[in-house]
Order: sequence, then C-alpha cells, then structure tokens
Amino acid sequence: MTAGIRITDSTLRDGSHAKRHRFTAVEVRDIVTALDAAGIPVIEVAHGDGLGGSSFTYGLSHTPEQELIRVAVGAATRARIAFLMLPGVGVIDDIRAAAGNGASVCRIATHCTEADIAVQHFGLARDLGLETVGFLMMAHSTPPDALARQARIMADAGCQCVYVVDSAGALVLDQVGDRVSALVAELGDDAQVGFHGHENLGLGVANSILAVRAGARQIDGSTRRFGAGAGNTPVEALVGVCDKLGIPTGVDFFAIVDAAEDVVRPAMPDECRLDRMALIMGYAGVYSSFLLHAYALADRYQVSGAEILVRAGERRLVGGQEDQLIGIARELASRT
Ligand SMILES: CC[C@H](O)CC(=O)C(=O)O
Ligand SMILES: [Mn+2]
Repeated sequence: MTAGIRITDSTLRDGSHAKRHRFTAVEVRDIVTALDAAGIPVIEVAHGDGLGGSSFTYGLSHTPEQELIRVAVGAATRARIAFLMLPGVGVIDDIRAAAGNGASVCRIATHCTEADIAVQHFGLARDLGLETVGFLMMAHSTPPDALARQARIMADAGCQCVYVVDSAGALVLDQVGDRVSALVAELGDDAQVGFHGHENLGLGVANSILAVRAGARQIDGSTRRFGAGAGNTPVEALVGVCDKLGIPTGVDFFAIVDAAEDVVRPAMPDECRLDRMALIMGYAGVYSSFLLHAYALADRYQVSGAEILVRAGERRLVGGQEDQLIGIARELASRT
C-alpha cells in the first residue's frame, strides 16, 4: 500500500497575499469550517508574510492575525491550525501569542540559504509543545546538496519537517524530485520532508506528485489555488489526482470541490490567473508574493510590471525585499 501524505491548506495564509491581507473573521470561520469538514488535516492562518507581517511594506491586515487564529481554532473540529512566521518580520513573542490562541503547528520560513536564523524559533516552538515545520523559500535558487545542508540546520534545531518551498513556481518536475530526494537522504528519520508549490508555470500538482514519489510526506496547497502569483497547488485537484494514484490523503474529493466553489471562491477578489505577469514570475524565478506589489508600482510609476518582475529576477531578490521593487520601478520610470 502507498504511504499517505498530509496536506496543509495555505488558503488562509498564502491566499492573504492575493487578497491584500483583507481576510475577515467571518471568512476565516466559514473557510475553516468547510475545509475541516472535508477532512483537511492542517489549515494555515496568518498574514501572507507571516506573523507580524501587517505593515506598510507588506500590507496592513484587515483583522489582526491573532484574532483570525483564535477564530480558526474555534471553528476547527479536527484540523490543526498552523501559522507561519519569518524571523525578523515576526518575533518570538508572536509565536507565544499564536500558541496561546490555540495554534498547534509552527512553521518558520527563511530564505533557502539562511536556515540558521530560525534556530531559536524551533527551540521555543518545541518547548511550547508545538509541532514544527521549516520552510526553505526560493528553493529553485539553490542546488539540492546545498539545500539539504540547510535542511540539516533546521532539523538539528528541532524542526520536524523541512519543506522545499518553490516560492517562485520556478521548479520544473525533476528539479523538485532532486531536491526532495537530497533532503530525504540527508534527514533520514530525523525529520520529514515537505513540498510547497506555486502555479506560475502550471506545475503545482505534477511537481507535488514528483515530490511525493521522491519521499515527501507533507504537501501544501490552497483551495481554488488561492495564493500568491498564479496561486498555489490547487488542493482539490491534488486530492483528486492522489485518489486516482492510490495516495491516501484523508480528504473527501467532493467535499473539497464544493468548498472551493461555494465557500472559498466568494472570498476571493478574483481568480488566481496564469497570465503574463504570473508566467514571468515562474520563468524568471521571482518570489510569488511580489505580484501585487509589481502591479501597484507599475501603475504608480507608469512603467511595465513585466519589466519590474524581469529585473527582480535578474537581481535575485528574495522574500522580504519588496521595497527594492520601488527602486526598480523608479529606475524604469527615469528612463522614459
Ligand atoms: C512571505 C512568506 C511566503 O509567502 C512564504 C511562501 O509561501 C513562499 O515562499 O512560497
Ligand atoms: Mn507560497
């Protein structure tokens, strides 16, 4: 029998980017209720940029994320509520607050070469009795062996599952399998391996299946793809494909399809599209959450959003460097 996977639904965190961080408590309650009923085992809730992300740089939250976490915990009957934090965007007291509000899975994200900045956070999370997950973001920009060394740092710090995070939706098929295999070989029984995909080259589900075949045991997605860039791996399609391949997920396909259509879609300002800007992000290796920032700057400085993204890719900007997009837009404007 094929080993099962655990799906984490990131709609209420990665989808926050696509909604400019405007989730309301009612939307969170209704979405958690629907995902929980469908059998989603883990639901991530936070500002798109993680705990502490509500700011002028990243976008102000409609409702404080700790309140959204409280509402999510209250609405879930079976699902565990997870949160994400980027060291430096959030601080360790944010982890304590989320734990106090009932979240039980702590996900710490760093750029894929900077795992050491997360050491104290994993330690604290374990002391608080939280399950721990590590996110190595922009994983396309680092080769498999180097990524595996970063995963080792996280595991040694107390991380129980290290994710290969395709933040730009730039990884193509075997490039996912190679990275996941390298982490599995490095971590052995010390920690599980996960995969978080984006749809910018249309490969979220295929890449996730290759991750599973390479040994990943935890896979992220968002319902109706609601996430940054062209969105995340669509959970409902992932569940359907896993059913057909005999990979147990514990999620009811028809219930998650209904949740996508009837509950998540009404909370979305628009569909997450595989359009010119999103495709360029995947092709040029640009952090998916830059998308709406690039649109806003293109409008403000009357320059090409596509060119902003191409230059962001050339400069190898990493998550957190949203403000450097302003410099790029100003440079483009000064040339016209
Ligand atoms: C700002 C955090 C980021 O959105 C994490 C993530 O989902 C990714 O890197 O893809
Ligand atoms: Mn993401």
